[in-house]
Amino acid sequence: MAKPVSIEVWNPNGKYRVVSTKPMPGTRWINLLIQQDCRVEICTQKKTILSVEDIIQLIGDKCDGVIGQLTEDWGEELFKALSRAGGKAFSNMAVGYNNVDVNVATKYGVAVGNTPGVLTETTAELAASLTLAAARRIVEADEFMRAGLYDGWLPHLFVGNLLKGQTVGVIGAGRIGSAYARMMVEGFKMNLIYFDLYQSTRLEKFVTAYGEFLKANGEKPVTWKRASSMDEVLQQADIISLHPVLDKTTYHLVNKERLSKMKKEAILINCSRGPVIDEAALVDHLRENPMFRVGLDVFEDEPYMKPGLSEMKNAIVVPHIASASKWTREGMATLAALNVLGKIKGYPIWFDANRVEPFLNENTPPPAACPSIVNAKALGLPVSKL
Ligand SMILES: NC(=O)c1ccc[n+]([C@@H]2O[C@H](COP(=O)([O-])OP(=O)(O)OC[C@H]3O[C@@H](n4cnc5c(N)ncnc54)[C@H](O)[C@@H]3O)[C@@H](O)[C@H]2O)c1
Ligand SMILES: O=C(O)[C@H](O)CO
Repeated sequence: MAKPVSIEVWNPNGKYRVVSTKPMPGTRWINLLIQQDCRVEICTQKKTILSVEDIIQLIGDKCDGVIGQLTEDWGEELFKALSRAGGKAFSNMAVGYNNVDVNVATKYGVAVGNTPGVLTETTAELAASLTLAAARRIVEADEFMRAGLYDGWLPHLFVGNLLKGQTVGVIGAGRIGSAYARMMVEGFKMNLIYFDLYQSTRLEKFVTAYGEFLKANGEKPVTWKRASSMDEVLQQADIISLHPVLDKTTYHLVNKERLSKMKKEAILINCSRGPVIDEAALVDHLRENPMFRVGLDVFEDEPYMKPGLSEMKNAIVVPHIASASKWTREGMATLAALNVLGKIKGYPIWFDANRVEPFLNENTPPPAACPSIVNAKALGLPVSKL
C-alpha cells in the first residue's frame, strides 16, 4: 500500500473535484477553477517525480479532472483510474505531450489538453541564449574568471564563433522553431535553412521581407531555404536548433551518422525533447571534435545525463528551463486549468490553438472554451465559433 500523499485544498465544498499533481505558478488558475464551483486539490508532496501509484491515490474515488506534468507517465493505469473516478479531462502543463498515451485517453473518453503558444517566445529565447552562450563560450569563460585564472587580455583567449552572415538551421519550424529562426535572422542577420514536414510560408515571408529591408538600407540581404532533407540542413548550417515534437519519427533523429555530417565547428542546440538526440553518440562526438559545441536544455533520460556529458567543456547544460519565465509559467497553469474546466463544463474547443491570447488576459474573463484539446477530433468534441 503506497504512503498517503500530502495535499492542499481550496474551496472544499466545490461541486467538481480537480486535482493538480504539482503546485503551479500564480493564483489565477486556482481562482478561475474556484469561481466555477471546483474544489481544487494540489499535491504538496516533497517528491519531484510522482509515481503512477502516487497519482492513483490522488485521483481517488471521485475526480472530475487532473492537471499533470510532463514527468508523469499518463497511460493505461492512470486513465483507467481517472475514468473510474468519473474523470472527463486531463491536461499536461506543457505543450509537449509525449508522456501521454492519447489513444488510451481517447479509449476512456478522457480529453487531453496541452498549453501551446504561451511558451513559444520564452522557449525560443532560451534556445537563442544557449546559442550565444555556446558560440561565445560564455560558461567556460565564466568558470575561468571565477577560478582566478584570468591574468590579462590575450589574442587567443576564448575565441568563439561570429553569428552574423552565418547560416542558422532549424529542424521543426513550428511555433517555437519559427520564433527562434526569426530571432536569429533578425537579431544576428543570419541566413536560414530549415527542414519541416510542412512549409512555413509565414517564416519564409518574414525572412524575404527582412532581406528586402536590409537591401533597401544598403546591407547584405538575409536569405532562406526550405531543405528537402534534414541532412541538407546538417551539412550546410553553422548553427542547428532542434524544435520538432518527440514521436516515433523523431526519436534519435540526430544520431552518430547524422552528427558526422555536421560541420566540425557547428553548434547544436536542443530545447525540444532529449530523445531527439542519441545522447551517448553525442558524448562521443563532443569528445572527438573539441570545436563542436552543444547547448542542451533537455536530456535523453531526465533527470540524468549520459556518462561523460557533464565533463565536456564544449557542452552547456541547463535543467529543462526553456519555458521558465514567470509570465509563461503562470499562463501555462491557466491554460491547463481552463482545458480541464472547459471539458467539465461541457464547453466547446477553442477554434485555433495557436491563438490563445484571449485566455491569458487577466483583465477579462476567459472565453467559455477549452484552449487546446489534442484528441478533440477523436472524441468528436464541438469547436467554438467565437
Ligand atoms: N525545453 C522545453 O522546455 C520546451 C518548451 C516548449 C516546447 N518544447 C518541445 O518543443 C516541441 C515543439 O513545440 P511547438 O509549440 O513549436 O510545436 P509545433 O507543433 O508548433 O512544432 C513542431 C514542428 O515539428 C515538425 N515536425 C514533426 N515531425 C518532424 C520531423 N520528423 N522532422 C522535422 N520536423 C518535424 C512539425 O511539422 C511542426 O512544425 C514540443 O512538442 C515540446 O516537446 C520544449
Ligand atoms: O513541452 C513543454 O511545454 C516543455 O517541455 C515545458 O515547458
